[in-house]
Amino acid sequence: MADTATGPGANSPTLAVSFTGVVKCFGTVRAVDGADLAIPRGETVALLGRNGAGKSTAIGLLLGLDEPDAGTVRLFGETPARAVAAGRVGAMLQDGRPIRRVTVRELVAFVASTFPRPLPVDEVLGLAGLTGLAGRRVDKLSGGQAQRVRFAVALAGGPELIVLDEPTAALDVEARRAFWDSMRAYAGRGNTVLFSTHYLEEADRNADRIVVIDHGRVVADGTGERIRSAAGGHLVSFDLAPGDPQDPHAWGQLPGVVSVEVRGGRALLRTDRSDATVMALAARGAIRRLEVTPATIEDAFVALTKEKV
Ligand SMILES: Nc1ncnc2c1ncn2[C@@H]1O[C@H](COP(=O)(O)OP(=O)(O)OP(=O)(O)O)[C@@H](O)[C@H]1O
Repeated sequence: MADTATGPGANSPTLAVSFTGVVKCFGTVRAVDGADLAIPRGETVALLGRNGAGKSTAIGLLLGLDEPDAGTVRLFGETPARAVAAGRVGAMLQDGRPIRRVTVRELVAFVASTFPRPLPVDEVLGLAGLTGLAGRRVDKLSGGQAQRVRFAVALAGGPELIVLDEPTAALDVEARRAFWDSMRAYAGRGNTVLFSTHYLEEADRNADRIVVIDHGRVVADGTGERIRSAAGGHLVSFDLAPGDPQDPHAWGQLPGVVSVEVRGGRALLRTDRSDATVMALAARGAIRRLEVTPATIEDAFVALTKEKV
């Protein structure tokens, strides 16, 4: 499904990010296991995966913090090290620690001064929603405010690509919303954003494209809508009658059905043709408390990353 991976070659400057056959092992663990990914400039892409799927490892490779054992990583057609040194890439990683005693403005100004083509400090503060907090000390901020400072630090060098590892972890609803507003303002200027998250609905709402990785491989790649329909666009559920088969395979044969679960006397069919599935159920009289609901991105994610038995 990696539909954009077949576009321009890895060295094309029109691609913000290109992973080709990338492998990274830690001992016997293949943290990234032959990943291919191509992100054109200007896209906002969410990287989803369970704990340990390989997201942070992939981000580390992308930023040049680590070298792949095999394959190629390119940013704007250059090595990560060159792209980072040129200030083309900003990153907000999981373990940023606040610096003591400096103000928000001083910190952003200092970071900006280390890059060849920084954004004006006031512009960075505005983009990150920090204008009103510019004079505050960074070690005296709330968690949500400190997260915005980390975002501002990532923006300070005027990057064309920003990489965010779980940017909204531990933020409350309001702070998450404010963060996404800032991120969209930055993306709206034609920049590229790659972020990892465990908040699937946020990914669906804020990304142009979702990449699901599992066991270090890309297992799905497309718009939220495409991912939902690939994993079964609707859920059809109904109560099983005493004579009905309890074996999920019996229901898996019905038209459109992608996967089946039977639990608590109820069958849940994931289907990509809900009308045909419902007609077939009706023909068998299996319509007790029948419900049809659109699959959520969470349903799709569980279906895509479920351990195969
Ligand atoms: N430095 C390391 N040494 C050994 N194993 C590692 C190292 N870094 C990652 N791993 C292993 O590689 C695999 C992928 O880890 P990674 O941190 O990339 O996953 P993740 O998708 O970011 O997970 P999470 O959502 O929990 O942050 C895991 O099995 C992890 O234990």
